[in-house]
Parts: sequence; structure tokens; C-alpha cells
Amino acid sequence: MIKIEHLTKQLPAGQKVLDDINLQVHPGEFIAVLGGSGSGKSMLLKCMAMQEEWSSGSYKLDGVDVRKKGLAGKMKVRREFAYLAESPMLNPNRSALKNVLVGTRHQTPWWRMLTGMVRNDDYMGAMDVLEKLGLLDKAHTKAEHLSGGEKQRVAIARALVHGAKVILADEPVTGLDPHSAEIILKDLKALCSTRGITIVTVLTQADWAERFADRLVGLNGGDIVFDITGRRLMQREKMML
Ligand SMILES: Nc1ncnc2c1ncn2[C@@H]1O[C@H](COP(=O)(O)OP(=O)(O)OP(=O)(O)O)[C@@H](O)[C@H]1O
Repeated sequence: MIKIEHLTKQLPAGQKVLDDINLQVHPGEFIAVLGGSGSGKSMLLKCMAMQEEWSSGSYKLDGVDVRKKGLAGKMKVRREFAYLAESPMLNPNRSALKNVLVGTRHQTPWWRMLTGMVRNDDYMGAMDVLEKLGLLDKAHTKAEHLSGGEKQRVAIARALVHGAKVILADEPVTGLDPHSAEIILKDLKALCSTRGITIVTVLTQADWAERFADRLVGLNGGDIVFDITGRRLMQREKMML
């Protein structure tokens, strides 16, 4: 379980971007983070990924306070969590398959990053995941020739192949056509139910969140203004964002 207590993120200029955030996330949950522009959604995900320093607060993963563990704690988060940026960081000159296999800096030994060498078992595992995400026919296509939605799915496949237990996805469907957006959200949802993967995702459109998420967390000005079971938002709740 992920337990965040009193997370505050203050910028050097003094502005509090996140203010006393308390959040518990259970394994296999699908949480959508909603909020207006500048409400702190991306910062929350980056703090959860430990890509941003916390100003204060405690961060426990299965009872272990990772902030107190220093570098070892950060490495645990980097190993177990995958942070998916809005535009996935793929090597444009490598195929979808190679991007999945080679992984990112924190997921892969340096020699594999350099040489791109892989073992047969890894190859089969990656093809398996690509197939499950409907990308088998794109496995050998260079990343630069993939659509935005396909790139997102390659990033999801990469996270899975490298053993992520938690996926933090920042606006994974922004800019995609409705069909591609639906495929991605269905894939993410299926990962929760079939593999017990935990998903925390920023969604800018409330209707996607209402349809797919188990829980809706609303942010405004760095505060959580609601934390409710996934359902249609009431007008009053929409006004809080
Ligand atoms: N590195 C930074 N330096 C200065 N200000 C920052 C930095 N990162 C974030 N901020 C500020 O913190 C606030 C929250 O940013 P954040 O990116 O989390 O917003 P958001 O809710 O994701 O917004 P959007 O939907 O527009 O992406 C904003 O006011 C933003 O300008």
C-alpha cells in the first residue's frame, strides 16, 4: 500500500504547489487525479515518482518509509513505479520492441542501454506484452513512426516488462482521438483487474475518469478537495475543481 501523509511541496520562490496532501492507495486501484490547470496534478505524480524532492511529509510503501531510506528508498520507487509522461520518452530510432526491451535508465543495466542486447526469454516476454496491448504488428516499427496512442501503449508495455507494480501516468490520453483514448484507458483498467497493477493517472476530461476510475481525487490549488469512489461527479464537485 502507498501511504502519503502531509506531503507539502514548496517552490524555491515560496509558492506551495502541494499543501498537506494525505492519500492512501491500495494495490490494484485505478485512481484518476482531476483538477484545473496549475492545481498540482503533475507535481503530485512527480512527487510520488520521487522525481521531485518533497519539502515535507512521509511516504510509506508497504510500511517502509522510503523518504527516510535516502537513495535506497528512491531506487525502490524507481524500480517499482513507472512514471509515464504525457509524451512518452522513447528512442525514436529503435523499434517498439527494442524500446520495450531496453527500458529506461532506471530499469536497465548500463550495458543493455548501450548495446541493446537482450536474452531470448526477455524477447518472448516483451512480445507477449506487446500482443496483449494489441501492438504485435507494430513490434518492429520504429518508434518515430508510431501514433501518439501507440507510443503510450509502448511505454505501458515497457513499464510492465520491467516489473512496475505502480504506473503513474500523466495525461496519457490528452491529444488522442476518442478511440485511441478508450483503448489506453481500457488497457490500464485491465492491468488493475488482471495483474493487480496500481494506476494513478491525471485525466483532464472528467468523463473519462468517471467511466474508468475506481476513485476520483480532485485537486485545487495544491489541496485535495475531494476523494471519492468513481462515479459521475455532481455539479457541486465539478465546481470545486
Ligand atoms: N519547476 C517548477 N518551477 C516553478 N513552478 C513550477 C514548477 N513546476 C510546477 N510549477 C508550478 O506549480 C503549479 C502546479 O504545477 P503542475 O504542473 O503540477 O500543474 P497541473 O495541475 O499539472 O497543471 P496542467 O493541467 O496545466 O498541466 C503551477 O503553478 C506551476 O506553474
